[in-house]
Amino acid sequence: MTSVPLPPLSAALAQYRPSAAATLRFRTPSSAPGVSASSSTRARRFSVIASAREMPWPHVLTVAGSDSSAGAGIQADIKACAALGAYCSSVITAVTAQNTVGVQVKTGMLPSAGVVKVLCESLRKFPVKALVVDPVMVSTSGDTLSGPSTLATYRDELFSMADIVTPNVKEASKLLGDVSLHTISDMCNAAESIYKLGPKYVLVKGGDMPDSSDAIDVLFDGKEFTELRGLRIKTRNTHGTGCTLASCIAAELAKGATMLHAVQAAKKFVESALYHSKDLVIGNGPQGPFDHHFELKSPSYKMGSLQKFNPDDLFLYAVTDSGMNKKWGRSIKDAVKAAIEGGATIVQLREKDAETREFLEAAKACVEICKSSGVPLLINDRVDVALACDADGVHVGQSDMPAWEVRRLLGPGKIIGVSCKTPAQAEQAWKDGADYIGCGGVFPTTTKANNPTLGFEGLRTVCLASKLPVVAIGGINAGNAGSVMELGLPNLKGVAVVSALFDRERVAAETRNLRSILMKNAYSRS
Ligand SMILES: Cc1ncc(COP(=O)(O)OP(=O)(O)O)c(N)n1
Ligand SMILES: Cc1nc(C(=O)O)sc1CCOP(=O)(O)O
Ligand SMILES: [Mg+2]
Repeated sequence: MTSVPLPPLSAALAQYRPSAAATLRFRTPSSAPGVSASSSTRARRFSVIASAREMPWPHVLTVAGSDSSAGAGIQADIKACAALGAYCSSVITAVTAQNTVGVQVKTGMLPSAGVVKVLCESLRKFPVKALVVDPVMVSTSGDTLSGPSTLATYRDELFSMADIVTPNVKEASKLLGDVSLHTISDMCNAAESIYKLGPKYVLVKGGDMPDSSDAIDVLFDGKEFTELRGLRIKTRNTHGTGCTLASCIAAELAKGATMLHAVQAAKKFVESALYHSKDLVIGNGPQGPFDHHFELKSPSYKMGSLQKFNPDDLFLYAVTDSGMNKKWGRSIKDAVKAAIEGGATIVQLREKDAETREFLEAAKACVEICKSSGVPLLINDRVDVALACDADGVHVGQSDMPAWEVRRLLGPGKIIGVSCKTPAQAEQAWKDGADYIGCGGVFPTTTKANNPTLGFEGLRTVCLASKLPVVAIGGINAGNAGSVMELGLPNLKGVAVVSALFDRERVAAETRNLRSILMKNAYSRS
């Protein structure tokens, strides 16, 4: 057991308003089943529950011991409060060493060189599958958290054991003797210098870099630099972003992700959490915490799905064409209604000739229809129209607005599709934060002028290289859709079709027929 001084309770209570009622609740400790508790858990543990009636967010202060296995103690208190929708801050009265089996390690603030040394010794004795070192030396608020001897021990002993080290620019600067870091190129140089201290990967986080509309981080693996762009969310609630990012990386590695994927997923989580917490009011200071459990409040979670985008929705993708619908004397709205009636699983409005006002009106009507049917609606090319009608997302091609810019404008909750014809484009789409790839033309088409035909081989190459789900497009109809899906590519989720649905008299019947062909194929493969 390591004992730590009890921080003054008054400091923790300072964020409560004088009118807040505080209750002291004394409890004796209990051991979680299957956890062998050290003698320290026999220490008395007590919680202070302060219900702050005038604060906009329910807030509990727990005063208790830490349980390293996180089943009980302060960790359980925090999880319980979060599950019930209350914010929980903490005062740690005792640190216990408790144990379950299985080790993924993420380090946070290590307050002295001695602690870092003890950690290194333990890691040498008990090697872990993945070690994420967040060198917590300078907080997001700018406060220095560890002195020169700790810094030296980090550099000389801990870094060489790490799979990844995740300094922010201030920490990277400190680690390298206060070098100044102002540009992406400075961040790359810093990542390279820290890499020489021994970790397998270095992530220099640029969230604190001024004058940038994006939050750009640099990941270095010893050979290649990868720039990871994220949205810069305007909010005061950035307290804990570094710890959360590192924990998310550790969690993703524990789930078996590659490092690049783990970092990408972690960035996405933090970005989404900040976005959903941007107006949260907790405490009166300049920097507030954010809500890690934002997904619990989203309508899609309440409907039983945590995902804003389900790749299976790409199964039968109906893409409209105003010329074709005019030719057959129907409105965009009627065309969309019929496609949904026939079983389309996602719809894109691709109205190349429509005037903006007319397009927006039609798009608003289609949003209503799609919402009531639970079918996502995307807008082709026009981010402005998608924003104005609150569509579910946008599809862009290689000569449209770049996907990362679309993501910046739409936020993390919307669906973004990108047309890709090569593995390099597919890789870029993933880095830019797209949700799916449209790949074609699989067959020749007259719907899109001068569209190169990739054939099955081109489609296969893109699918194999893509980390994202793919929908095939170009010349697909009831006669050949089966052969596309028979390629059996795991991330090929469906087909996108224009003329085979909309250059026909009976849209619902054509959609139904295509759907039954796709279903037969799906059943025969399962
Ligand atoms: C699902 C899907 N895939 C590809 C495209 C083509 O997009 P783009 O290359 O931008 O060409 P236009 O459709 O804008 O002519 C798409 N629209 N949908
Ligand atoms: C819009 C579009 N994009 C393509 C691509 O290859 O990216 S092919 C295409 C047109 C698809 O229309 P149809 O189903 O009528 O062939
Ligand atoms: Mg386009």
